[in-house]
Amino acid sequence: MRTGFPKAAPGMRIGLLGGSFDPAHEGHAHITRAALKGFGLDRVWWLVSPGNPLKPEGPAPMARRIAAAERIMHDPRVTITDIEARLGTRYTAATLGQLRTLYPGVHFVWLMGADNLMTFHRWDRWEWILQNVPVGVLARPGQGVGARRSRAAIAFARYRVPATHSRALALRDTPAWCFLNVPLVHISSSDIRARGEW
Ligand SMILES: Nc1ncnc2c1ncn2[C@@H]1O[C@H](COP(=O)(O)OP(=O)(O)OP(=O)(O)O)[C@@H](O)[C@H]1O
Ligand SMILES: O=C(O)c1ccc[n+]([C@@H]2O[C@H](COP(=O)([O-])O)[C@@H](O)[C@H]2O)c1
Repeated sequence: MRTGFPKAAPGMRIGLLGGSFDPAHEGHAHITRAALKGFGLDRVWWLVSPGNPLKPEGPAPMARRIAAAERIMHDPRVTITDIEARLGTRYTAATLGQLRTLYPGVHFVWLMGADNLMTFHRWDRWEWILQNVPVGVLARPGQGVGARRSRAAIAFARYRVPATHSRALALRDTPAWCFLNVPLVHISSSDIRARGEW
């Protein structure tokens, strides 16, 4: 699935799921399927991060994380890529800026679990992200209320797209973000690591 810089035609709607994927698990696969359907996406790219700038410890080697992700996610609409390492970016705003230049006419949507909405205001240029790229948030166990009350959710409350209009999120003028209430999957990479299964 990993093919250097993934191909994309103008007009495509592509969801970007950034993550450490240390390791990838069924929760990632589940929200990816939900996002494809719920946000009306043609593709999802898993951006396997060189390292979350807010996490003090680096993840497992990229090749190992990519191989594990490929074992979990088998869908021709999903591409697993180390594009951030290739671009030399690790901040999401920088990645999105470069992707918009590299793929003119592609409608990107930034995807994330609700836990990341809670801490989103600590991300580099987080307001720029919301002002320039539609954001799709997927429910995550234990994060629903907190995410809706988060600083980013409150600051951009009037740009929230109702779930009834989620399927056109990629085509909306920005700012636009949408919270999708998907069935909850109780799994995390930290749990897998804590059990010594990675
Ligand atoms: N079970 C899940 N339900 C909803 N979203 C999830 C789930 N697992 C991961 N995500 C989302 O997928 C993206 C990538 O997650 P990540 O690779 O950090 O996995 P993680 O399980 O959250 O890892 P860790 O436990 O190490 O923090 C994030 O936006 C995260 O919110
Ligand atoms: O850009 C930032 O400041 C920033 C801060 C924290 C996390 N991120 C991104 O959020 C995504 C999820 O990170 P993680 O480690 O929770 O899987 C991943 O793509 C990170 O690069 C980005």
